Formats: sequence, C-alpha cells, structure tokens
Amino acid sequence: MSLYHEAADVLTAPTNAGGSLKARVYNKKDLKSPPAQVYALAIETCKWSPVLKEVIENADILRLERKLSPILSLLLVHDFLLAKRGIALPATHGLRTAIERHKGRLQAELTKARIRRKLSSIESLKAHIESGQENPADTSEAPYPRWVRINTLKTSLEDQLDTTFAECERGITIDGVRQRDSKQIYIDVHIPNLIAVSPCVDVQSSAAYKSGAIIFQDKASCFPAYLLDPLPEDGDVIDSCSAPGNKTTHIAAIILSHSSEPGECNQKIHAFEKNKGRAKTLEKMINLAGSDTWTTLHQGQDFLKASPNSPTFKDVGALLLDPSCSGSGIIGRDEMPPLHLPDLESGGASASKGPKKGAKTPEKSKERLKRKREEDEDLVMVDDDGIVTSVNTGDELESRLAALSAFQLQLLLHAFKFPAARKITYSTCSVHSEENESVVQRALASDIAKQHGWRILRRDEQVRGLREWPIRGSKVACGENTMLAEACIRANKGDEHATMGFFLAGFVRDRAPVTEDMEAQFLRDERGHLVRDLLGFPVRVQHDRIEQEVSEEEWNGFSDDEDPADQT
Ligand SMILES: C[S@@+](CC[C@H](N)C(=O)[O-])C[C@H]1O[C@@H](n2cnc3c(N)ncnc32)[C@H](O)[C@@H]1O
Repeated sequence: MSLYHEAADVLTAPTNAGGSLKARVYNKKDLKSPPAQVYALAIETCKWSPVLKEVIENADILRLERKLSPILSLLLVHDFLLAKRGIALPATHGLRTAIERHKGRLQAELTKARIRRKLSSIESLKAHIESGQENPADTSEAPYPRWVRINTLKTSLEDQLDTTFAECERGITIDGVRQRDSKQIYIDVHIPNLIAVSPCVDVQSSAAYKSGAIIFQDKASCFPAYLLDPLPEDGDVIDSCSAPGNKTTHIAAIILSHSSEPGECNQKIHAFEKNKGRAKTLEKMINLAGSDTWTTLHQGQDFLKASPNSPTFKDVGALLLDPSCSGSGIIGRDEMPPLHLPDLESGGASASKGPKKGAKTPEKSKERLKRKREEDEDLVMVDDDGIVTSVNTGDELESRLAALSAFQLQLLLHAFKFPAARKITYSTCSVHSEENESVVQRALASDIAKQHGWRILRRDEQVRGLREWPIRGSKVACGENTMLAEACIRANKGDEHATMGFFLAGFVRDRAPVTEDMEAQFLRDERGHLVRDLLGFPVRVQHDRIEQEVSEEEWNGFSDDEDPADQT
C-alpha cells in the first residue's frame, strides 16, 4: 500500500488505539511506510487542507479524475505543490499522473488562493499556515504564541529586537500576542531573554533561527535551567536526560552570563542521553547553539549507570533532571487536527452536475469521517520519547504512571549521591501528580535524601522570576503541606499564561563554607550576575563603600524591573 493510502487510512479510518494523530500513526502496527513519514504527510496535509480544498475544488480535478477520493486528492496535491521532491510515487504511477496532468491548473489555483489571502509570496503563505490562522471556524481559543528563547551564547535580546523582530510591535501583555492577526512580541517578565511572538510572524525562515541565535522553547521548559541557576562556585553541571538539548544549551547560556571572564570559564556540562538516535539530535543542537565548548556529550549513555564517585564527576555541583514522562502537558497531544475535505460538487465545471450515481456524496463521506473520529474515544499515552501505550482503562493508566514514576524516583535518588552536588532540579511535562508532587515527596522521605542532607528549595529561596510565578504545586497532592506545595512550581496547559503543562521542583543541601577565592571577590546581584562598571569590568567587593552607599540612599540605580535590557 502506498504512503498516500496509508496516510488516508490514518486520517479516515477508526482504529482501536484512537487518540491523537501521532498516537494513531505510531500505534498502527501494519504500516509499510516509515511512521515518521506518514505522520509528517498527514499532519502537514491537515494544516494545509483549507487552502488545498479550495485549490482542488477550483481546479475541478475530482470530477476529471474519478479514481481520486477527496482525501487522496488532498494528500497527493499537498506533495505535488508543496513537498520538495513532489509526489513520492514512480513517474508512471496512475495516482501521480492523475495529479500531474493538471499541473498548470493546480499551480494557478494555488497562486489565486495566496492572492485571495493578500499574501505576497509562497513563503508568507507558509508562515500564514504555520501560524494556525487558516482555521477561521476555530474561534474558540486564541492561538498559542511561539515562545522564543534568545540564545545569549550567540546574540543578545537588544540585537534581536533591532533585527529579527524589528518589524514587530512591542506588546505589554501576552494577550496582544495571541490575537489572530497581530504581529507583536512580548518580553516575558519571569524568564530572562525569553519572548512570546505572534504565531503569524515567520520566525522559522529568519537568519537568527537558522543560525541557532534564537531557539523555540516553551516558557515552562525554560524554568528548570533558570531555577538551577548554576553559579561559578557550583562547578560542573550534569544534564541527565538531555535530548534534544533545549535545557542543555540554556544551562550553557546561564553559566556564561555568570562568568567574569567568558574566555576562561572552565565549568563543564556533562550531557547524558541514553537513546543513540536522539543523542545525534542533541549533538547537532549543541553545535548549532554554540554550547559545544562547555559541553561533554555522554552519547548513548544511561545516567543511572554513571558512577557518582567517578573522578570525572568530582566537581559536579548541580544536576538538572528532566526525565521521560507521560508527556501529558504537551500542547496538542490529545487532539486530532481539523481536516477540510474538498467537495466534488463545488468543482468549477461540475458545479451544476450532481454526484455520480452510487457514489458517496461529499456530505456523506464527511459525516462518515466525523463519525469515525467520534467513535475513536480510547485513551492512549504518547510519552515525550514518542513511545505509545494504549491505556484503555484507568488501571492501565495507573500502571503506566507507576512504571514512569518508579524510574523518575530512581533517577532523583541517583542524583542525590553525587558527592559535590548542592542543587538539583526535577521537572516533567506531565500533569499527573503521580509523576510530580508524589515523586518529590517519596524522594524527600528516602534514606538517601536524609543521609546526604537533601531538602526542598523553598519558594522564598528561588530565583526572582520563579518565586514570583503564581502557579504552584497541588496542596492536596502534597498532603496539605503548604510549604511543599508552594515550593513546587507548575504551569497549566492552555491557561492565560500560554504555556504547556509542566512541573518543577528544586532540591538543595547546605553549602560547604565558601572560600575567599577569586570569584568571591566580585560583586554580584541577587541572581548571582556580576555587577559591571561602565566599561563592562566586574566590580570588586568593597564592603565599606557599599555599606556607605546603601545607607546614604541618594540614588537607587537601575533595577531589573526598570531596565528591560538587563534580561541576562
Ligand atoms: C524529556 S526528554 C528530555 C528533554 C530535554 N531535557 C530538553 O529540554 O530538550 C527525556 C530524554 O531523556 C532520555 N533518557 C531517558 N532515560 C534516560 C537515562 N536513564 N539516561 C539518559 N537519558 C535518558 C530520553 O531518551 C529522552 O531523550
């Protein structure tokens, strides 16, 4: 069966597995084509279907090519007009020739569809589709903004505001960015160097995106590295579960922002990634983002097998744990994208003719498709590694969560054993308390935590942005322990903050006395950033003078709140 028939089957037929499009594809055991290819074709065709429906109807090809069904015509025309290599079938294949003999008509109709939308090029049409604006029926929810982290290893927020986002209006709330037709950016108030961008702004084709100077990263996914806040005295850092590398490169950027002499920064990040395929992606991401200088890759290596007492890790003072989880907080996981099927009756020349005798009318076929989708109510879980598990009953969900949380706890207990470690963050993109607050409580109650002196990082000890972040852990899931619930950080999927669903907690143990080393001689602000003079040199600590200046209170200087440039 061809790739196109397989994608058509996934989009129309009910399956026992059900759930999201991704789950349907990966749960289908009899696929001949690579699942990633079927999924990419199906999801892209859904996104483009409002435009392609118009093109196909106006080119009237369903009436002229009787062997084409509406769904096949969408998939084939998608590849013909938009895929780099065109239709993935031999040149003489009947389905391919059925489309290609209407080349002129289809291309002309695509141009007309673009002009009707007042877009000047095919690139702007692509950006328009990517932004999700091509779904006028969907007025229910404001679009999800694109969160963009400015990679300070390569650029600065100021530079990006002046270049990549120079044409965008500066919004003062996140709501402006979420308007369907806006071209706004919003500078986040919690996470430094993070902006939200209106979905219709084409960021993907910018030079900054292609060069790794800016990185797509959900706001909540920026929480862990920011909370970990590795300072020079924390030494080396372990990222235990790294691919694709968003948090690894964020750690590198933070380390560098704290460094007095970037050229001489000798802190290292040990990035573990067990899955060899994903480790390759990690390597690419690290090179592109420019964090390779600080990162030692442990490709294909299981963090649980790393010996805490190995000399390699003797200087590891901070660990970031972002293990595999149910992925239930990820946006769009549990939905089927809308699909707009072309109508035979709407075709230009055929408009006056009725459907072929015995043929299913478009309404019937649409109704059938809708019914099939509605029948498909079973629950599946696709974790963030792409592993699909059918969970048709509450018991199955429970046992999947039990297996995941056992692994997550094991990871945390292993991290507690690193002798020089002082800080750990634990995060998941899951909404289930079994993987979140429960793991935290079990870890704190463990003998290992007690022996090694680990405790929770309280809210009042957290970096400013996360101390001020309003959504905290579940008090119920924390056994009514208010301090613990306040210490836990959550983000809700689809609320007014426009983030994915996320969970984060920090663990600390009291520091060994800090020696009067080189680093301790420099003045730092409350986030640990070096205070610099007008020429950019780090300011040395001069206890008498500082005390005197504070007591005189003649001038309060610039605060973070006043100076948007100070986002590093
Ligand atoms: C949630 S993803 C990490 C996302 C990553 N931190 C980021 O922000 O880009 C979890 C990753 O951990 C890897 N992984 C799972 N168990 C592991 C282990 N025991 N050791 C190392 N890597 C592991 C998985 O292959 C997967 O790539």
